[in-house]
Amino acid sequence: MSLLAVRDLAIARGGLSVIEGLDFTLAPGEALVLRGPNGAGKTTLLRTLAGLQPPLSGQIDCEPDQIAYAGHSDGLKPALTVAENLNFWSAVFGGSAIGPALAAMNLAELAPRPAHRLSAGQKRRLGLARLMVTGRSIWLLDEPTVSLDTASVALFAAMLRGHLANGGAALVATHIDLGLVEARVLDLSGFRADPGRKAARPAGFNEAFA
Ligand SMILES: Nc1ncnc2c1ncn2[C@@H]1O[C@H](COP(=O)(O)OP(=O)(O)OP(=O)(O)O)[C@@H](O)[C@H]1O
Repeated sequence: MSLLAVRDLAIARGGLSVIEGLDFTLAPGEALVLRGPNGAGKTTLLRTLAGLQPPLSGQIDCEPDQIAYAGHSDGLKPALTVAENLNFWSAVFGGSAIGPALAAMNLAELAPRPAHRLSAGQKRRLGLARLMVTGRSIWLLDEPTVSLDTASVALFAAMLRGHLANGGAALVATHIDLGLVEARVLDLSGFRADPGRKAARPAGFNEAFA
């Protein structure tokens, strides 16, 4: 049984086709590392799977409300403290305790500090800790280690391994090796759409979200 199944997916960005004919599945406990050169469509794929933009065509099958997306922006509330940020997201997503998330990304000492007074790496750690309080099984991660130092990369890799060990799954666009020996690699280079071709719009396609 897979948590996520993608069939014959075609996606576009800025009105141009980026990827076509993409098929893959993601099973519980599995990590899939997205590879491909700059502009290959890694972010576009993650945004599409997260529901932030519609696909041009194809099928995306997964249980409802199982996707948690961590994109380039940390999505923090700057005036709230570290603990308040996590409590906020916990309340939105169903009430998980924030202690394990604070511990996983070494944020306990920073719990009372407002998010706007964190360094870039600390903000990133908080943005990633947020994943744990969502309780969602499929993590979509776009360059999650940006701004992280070596120790924090190791913390994040451990958190991700814990998520996989609990039956979760992850699709990760990353240029660095997270040490996930069991991870499969999905190279998007092989699914590149004709770059000169304008995307054919499906019914109801809204350019503003592409
Ligand atoms: N906001 C945008 N408006 C229009 N086109 C965009 C926009 N963002 C990206 N694109 C284009 O969409 C295509 C796919 O970009 P995408 O960001 O998905 O690639 P990526 O594989 O994530 O790249 P990178 O490794 O540089 O992060 C590229 O050709 C890019 O130029």
